[in-house]
Amino acid sequence: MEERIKIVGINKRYSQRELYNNFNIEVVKGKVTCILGKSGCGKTTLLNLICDKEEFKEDVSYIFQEDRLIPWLNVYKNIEFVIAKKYKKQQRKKIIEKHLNMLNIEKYANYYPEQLSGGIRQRVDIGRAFAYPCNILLMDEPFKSLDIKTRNDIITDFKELIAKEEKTVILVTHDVEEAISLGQYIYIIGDEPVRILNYYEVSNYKNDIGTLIKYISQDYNSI
Ligand SMILES: Nc1ncnc2c1ncn2[C@@H]1O[C@H](COP(=O)(O)OP(=O)(O)OP(=O)(O)O)[C@@H](O)[C@H]1O
Repeated sequence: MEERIKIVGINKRYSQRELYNNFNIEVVKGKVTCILGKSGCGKTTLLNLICDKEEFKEDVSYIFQEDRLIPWLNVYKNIEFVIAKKYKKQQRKKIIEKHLNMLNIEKYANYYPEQLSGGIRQRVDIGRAFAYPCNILLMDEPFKSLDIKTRNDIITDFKELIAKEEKTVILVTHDVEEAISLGQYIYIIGDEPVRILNYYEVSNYKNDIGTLIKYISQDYNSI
């Protein structure tokens, strides 16, 4: 049975603008929900507001558009840094090695961020977010800055990782293709104050992804 997490009562004003007024959204536990909206509609703001909610605060990890690796720490230590208080040294080693392995970056363990390509850095960032013990992962257009090939490779590995670890992922993007290739559930948001314009369960279109792409593109272009 699928279990849902309800996120309720999201409010935000920027002076005269009322961006969110009692906005509610549900996500499915252990699955990837994509929230698709045009640039500037309030996606980053939404993730920040979710992050601030009392019930999620301790249980959330975040992946941003650009990686937030610490330049003076190598890859191994970048991951270790976020889990230092959570696990003892031996346990940390196991967790770090497991995640480096899962993302195929074990050979970069001793490299510093500036020695790595954007794609590898983003993999480290994903590994670090997964290594942190939490159930909810918030992602803000994490693959935006990557070229198509790197992006597709990372998306494939990312999907495997999600299937294994069963984290609840909320990913915001303005990219229709990204939403469809990653999301199991897709919301389209827009307007001001922001509201949900449409909702799709990708599994209902298993044999006809073409139709799903058509519907979502139509919705998106009509915002
Ligand atoms: N601190 C702020 N003060 C005033 N307005 C703000 C502030 N932060 C964001 N905004 C405005 O609120 C709106 C939503 O911003 P937000 O960054 O959440 O959008 P977004 O959908 O994530 O955009 P993008 O896809 O470009 O990252 C934008 O129009 C932005 O200009």
